Amino acid sequence: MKFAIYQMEVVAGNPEKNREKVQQWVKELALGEKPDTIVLPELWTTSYTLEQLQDVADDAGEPTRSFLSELAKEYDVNIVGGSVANKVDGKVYNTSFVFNREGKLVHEYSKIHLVPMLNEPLYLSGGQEKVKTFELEGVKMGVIICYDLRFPELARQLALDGAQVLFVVAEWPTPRRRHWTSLQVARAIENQMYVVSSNNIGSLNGVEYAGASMIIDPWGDVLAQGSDNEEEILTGSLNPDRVLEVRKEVPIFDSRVPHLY
Ligand SMILES: NC(=O)CCC(=O)C(=O)O
Repeated sequence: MKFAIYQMEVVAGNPEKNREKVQQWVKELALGEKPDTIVLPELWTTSYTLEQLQDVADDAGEPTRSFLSELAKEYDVNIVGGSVANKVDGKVYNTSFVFNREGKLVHEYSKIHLVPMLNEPLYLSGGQEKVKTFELEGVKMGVIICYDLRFPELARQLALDGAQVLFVVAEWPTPRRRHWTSLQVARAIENQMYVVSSNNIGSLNGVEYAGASMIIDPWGDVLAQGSDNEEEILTGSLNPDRVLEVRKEVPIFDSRVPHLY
């Protein structure tokens, strides 16, 4: 499976412009790289325009769901749709949608852990659903959103449920860039899974975003890493046999003794 990650500079508070950017990007990819799966970052329609979210958020996933579904079908590509502000019954969630090449919604997840350092709890509601895996092209995967990366039990649960790939969609600030890169490598090593991430670049209200989107293999080797401040496309591919090889070589899932901790 070939991936393409959009390390994007989001136009703050302008969903229409950001949809245009994504549409243009996918069109160009279809002519060149022809990836199987594309990955977008966190809050890619609005960025952290928290005070405007009631106005610029989606309404029960629309129009993002229809937009991504059409894009997936038109360009024959799976889409891990980053996340968007999504208003449901008056509450705004930070929600990720995943579509397969047929344009079918295969997964929906709302960010569980809200970030105090970015005032998320004042404007957003945390997802209440238990995490689940999904499948694309026969491979089990999971998606988490940015701050969720700091909670190893979330990624571990997805690994225990069979995920071989963990997507991390993010808008992670530069002052904590080392945490961002180190924790991704840690999640890959401790769960022996691929970690594939998309982070924003650019800045808003004095907060700069760190880029450094990554593709990490189940041994913890970094296969690709984005720059800190350029819009760019990262590409790489996944070999599910590599997960099995690493899990055979260092069999942590057989060695766990969970009833003692
Ligand atoms: N958008 C986020 O969730 C940022 C997370 C963050 O800043 C951190 O964990 O540090």
